[in-house]
Amino acid sequence: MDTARPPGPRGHWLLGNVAAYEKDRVGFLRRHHRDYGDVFSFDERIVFTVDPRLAHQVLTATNRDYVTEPAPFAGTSAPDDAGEAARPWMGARRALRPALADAAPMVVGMDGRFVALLDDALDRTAGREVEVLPLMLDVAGRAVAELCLGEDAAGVPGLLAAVHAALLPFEDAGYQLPGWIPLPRNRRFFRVHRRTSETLTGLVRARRAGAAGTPPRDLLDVLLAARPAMSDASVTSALWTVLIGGHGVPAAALTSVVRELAIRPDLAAALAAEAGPWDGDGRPGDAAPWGGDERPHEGGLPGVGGAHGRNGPRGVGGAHGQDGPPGPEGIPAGGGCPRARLPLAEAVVREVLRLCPPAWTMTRVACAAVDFGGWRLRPGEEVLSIPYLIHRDPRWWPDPDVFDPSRWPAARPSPGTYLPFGSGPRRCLGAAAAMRQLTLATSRIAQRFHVRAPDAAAAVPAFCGRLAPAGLRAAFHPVEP
Ligand code: HEM
Repeated sequence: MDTARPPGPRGHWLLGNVAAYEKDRVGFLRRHHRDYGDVFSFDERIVFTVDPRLAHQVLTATNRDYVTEPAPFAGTSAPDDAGEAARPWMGARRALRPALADAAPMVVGMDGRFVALLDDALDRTAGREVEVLPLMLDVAGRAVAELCLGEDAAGVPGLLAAVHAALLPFEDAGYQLPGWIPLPRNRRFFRVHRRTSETLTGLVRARRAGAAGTPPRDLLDVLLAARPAMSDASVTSALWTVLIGGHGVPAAALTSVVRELAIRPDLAAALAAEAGPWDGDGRPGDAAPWGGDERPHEGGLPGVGGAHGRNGPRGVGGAHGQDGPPGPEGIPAGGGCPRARLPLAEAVVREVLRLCPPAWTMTRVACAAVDFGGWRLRPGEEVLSIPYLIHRDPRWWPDPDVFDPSRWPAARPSPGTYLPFGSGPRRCLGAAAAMRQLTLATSRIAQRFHVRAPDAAAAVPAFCGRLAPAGLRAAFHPVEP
C-alpha cells in the first residue's frame, strides 16, 4: 500500500484549490482528472475519484470503513465505529424498505396522487412562463410529505421549502464555516431546523397517541409499527431523512426532464404518442397508463431514432451491453410498474439521470486508516466520487455526451458506472418510487403540454448541492383534449 497521498493540484499558497474550484467546479474536476488520472487530491483532507471500481468500493464499504457525508455543523471528524454511528437510521431504513419497494402498495398508491399533484401545479401556471425548479420543488415536497405523513401532511411542504432555502447557502459553498459563528445563514438554518423538528415531533406524538393505521397508511405508520420499537426522536429523525431525500433531488431531476422536453420537440411528440391521447377528464388515477394491467416491457423503444441503436455502456472490464442482470446500482427493470407501459418515458428518465445526475458527487468520510486503490486514507479524510464524470466517461459509455434514450433498456451498467441513486447500504431508499414518479411525470407533461422554454439551451447545469438547469424558465401550454 502506498502511504503517499494521491497527486493533485497544489493551488494557491493560502487558499489552496478552493477559489479555482468555486470558479468552475466541473471544469476544475475535468482538468485535474485529465492531468492526474482517476484519483486526485483536492487538499490534505479531500480526495476525488472518477474510477467506477473505487466509487463502488467506497459506497459499498459505507457503514463499515466510511460514514456518509456529515450534516451541516455535524463536524468532519469521523466516528471510530461507522456501524454504530449508522445504527439508528439503519434500523429505520430496514423498516421502511419493504414499504418503499417497487410495487409496494404505498408506492403504487402514490402514482395517481403524484400525477394529480403535477397536474394541479402545471394547470395553475398553464401558459405562463415560470421558473421550473420552484414549481417542481412544490410538487416533490407535497408528494413526499403525503407519502410520509398522509392526511397529516398539511403544513409540511411549506416547512420543506423553508428548509431547502436555508440549506442552499451551505450546498453552494465548497467549504463550511463553524456553526457557532453567528452568521445570518447559520442562525436561519438553526431556526428552520428547530421549527421543522418541533412540527415533526408533534405529529409523531399525536399519531402514537391515536389509532395506529393497519395496514399502514403512510411511512409514519410504518415507523411506529417497527420492531424493535423506535423512540419518538428516532422516528422524527427518520422522517426528516426521507423528507429531505425525497424533496430537492427529485425536483432537480424533474427540472432536467422539462429542459429535455423543451429542447427536443420530436422526443416530446413521441412521448405524447406513447402516453396516448389526453382525454381531459382530470382523473389520471383511473386511466391508462397510470393504472390497470401492468405487463413488463419487452420490446424496443417507440419513436426514438437514437444514434446507437442498442449500444450498452462498456462495462468495467465486463460484458459490453450483453443481456444479463443489471448491476447492483442498476435501476430494476420495469416489471409490475406503469414504467412497463411507458418504455420511452422510462428510457428518457434513465438518460436524464445519466447526463444530469442530481447527486453529481457523493461524499464519504473514512473512519479508520483505509486502503483506497493503493493509497492510504487517514481517519477523517473525505472521498468524493463523481457520478457526473463517470457517467460521461467514454471508457464506459459510447458517445457519452450524446443524449440518447435508445441506449436503454439494453444498457447494462457495470458496478460503479451508473450511480444516479448511489450504491451499497446507503443507496437511495426512494429509488423505486422516484423511477415510477419521474416516468409518469415525463409522460404526463408530454401528453398534456407543449413545453416552451426559449432559454432552455442556455440553462446550463448548476453544479451546486444538486445538479439542475440553472434558472430554467418554461411555459406549459395545454394540449387541447
Ligand atoms: C430522481 C430522484 C432521486 C434521486 C436521483 C435520488 C438519489 C439519491 C442518492 C444518489 C442517494 C445516496 C446519496 C449518497 O450515497 O451519498 C439518495 C439517498 C436517499 N434518498 Fe434518494 N433520490 C431520489 C428520490 C428520492 C425519493 C423520492 C425519496 C423518498 C421517497 C428518496 C429518499 C432517499 C433517502 C431516505 C436517502 C438516504 C439513504 C441512506 O442514507 O440510507 N430519494 N438518493
